[in-house]
Amino acid sequence: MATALQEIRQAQRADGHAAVLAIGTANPATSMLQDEYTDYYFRVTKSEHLTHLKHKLKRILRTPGIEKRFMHVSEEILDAHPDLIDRTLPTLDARIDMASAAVPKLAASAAWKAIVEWGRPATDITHLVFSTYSGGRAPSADLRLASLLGLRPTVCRTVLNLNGCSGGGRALQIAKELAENNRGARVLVACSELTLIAFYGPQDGCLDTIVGQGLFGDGAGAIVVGADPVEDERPLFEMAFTTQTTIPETEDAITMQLRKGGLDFHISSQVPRLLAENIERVLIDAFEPLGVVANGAAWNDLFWAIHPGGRSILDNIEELLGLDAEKLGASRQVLRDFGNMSGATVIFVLDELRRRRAKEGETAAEWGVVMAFGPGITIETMVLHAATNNLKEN
Ligand SMILES: CC(C)(COP(=O)(O)OP(=O)(O)OC[C@H]1O[C@@H](n2cnc3c(N)ncnc32)[C@H](O)[C@@H]1OP(=O)(O)O)[C@@H](O)C(=O)NCCC(=O)NCCSC(=O)CC(=O)O
Repeated sequence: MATALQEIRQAQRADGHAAVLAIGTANPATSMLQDEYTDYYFRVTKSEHLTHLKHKLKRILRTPGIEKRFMHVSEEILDAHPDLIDRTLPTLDARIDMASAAVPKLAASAAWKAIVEWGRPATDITHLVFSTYSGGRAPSADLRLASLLGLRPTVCRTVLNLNGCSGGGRALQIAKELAENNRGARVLVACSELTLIAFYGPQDGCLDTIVGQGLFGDGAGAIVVGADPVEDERPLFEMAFTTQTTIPETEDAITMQLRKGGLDFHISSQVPRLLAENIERVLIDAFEPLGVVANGAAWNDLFWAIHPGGRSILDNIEELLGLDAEKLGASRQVLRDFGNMSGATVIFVLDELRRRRAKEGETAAEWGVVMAFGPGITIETMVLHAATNNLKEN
């Protein structure tokens, strides 16, 4: 009897590690250059009189790091919903109504790209892991996404809500577990983040709004994950090991809360320092059990997909670990071209990374790491092994 159970268990599980099989990304149609954003933001929110806040946003935007961001909230939307500008007005219903339509639509654009690259029918997807901070309704945007993609009615859905910028990292970790524990499973990870849930005009005493206006953009990313690739599937990165670490006593450092006026968030100015103080320990804990990287001397031997939460986060990590300038190149490029798109950002970084690796060819690093940071402060870490396949141009 015990043997039979053991055999069933073995037959149910995959033989190999889960792998990233395809990646897709998408953004809203409207983009904004950082140089032009301050004037635009203060004009459309009718806040020109708040000159000290305008100067503050200008100072933040002057920092090299982000050049362009994509946004769902347009002048037309603000003309139709002027209440969105005032955080004290009860606009949550209107925001959730808009997000319920737009979040799955953007996710579907990214997911279609991933599915087309994967090369199999959408109905072969067995599991969906969906992450967003821009929702507030059940059934959630994942069900709408499943319907837009024509996924099978037996697809197993999991929703991560308000995981913030670590949502993409967590979703990938869940996908790995699902793929390795269910033989033949093909997991679609989708993260779709729209700032419309938290878009406000500037207000005295709300510096978070100004910092957020300087950093955050809209985007969606999707990844197909599966183990034991079959013919025509082309693994990009094998998922070797994962950890989640919460930095003690940092519950108040990054927070989000739905209120009648939308999503209120707080980002402590201590976040870059707190991450820098903890990151090396987390990396050692992730790599040492594998025997891949014995000590910090080898950090430059890895490829890196770090969530670019802000330029100073990347600068601190680069300096602390003594990384060569190009090591965080994919993270910096995504930050430059799209800003911080919360949970979706690491998917954009992986997409950029695979393009860069294709150019590097045989010299590209074999082992690498994905790190995403969110409320907690939570650090999601995944050790990756490059499939030889990802050295080919797509
Ligand atoms: C915002 C920055 C790009 C600005 O960089 P600068 O080089 O211009 O210089 P700086 O750091 O001195 O900041 C410029 C001005 O902004 C202020 N400032 C900076 N960070 C702030 C914060 N979190 N809250 C309030 N004010 C802040 C500074 O005090 C300063 O004010 P003054 O000019 O008056 O002196 C950088 O500080 C940065 O990258 N910070 C990290 C952002 C971050 O934590 N991202 C994680 C987001 S959360 C995330 O990714 C996960 C999630 O959401 O779940």
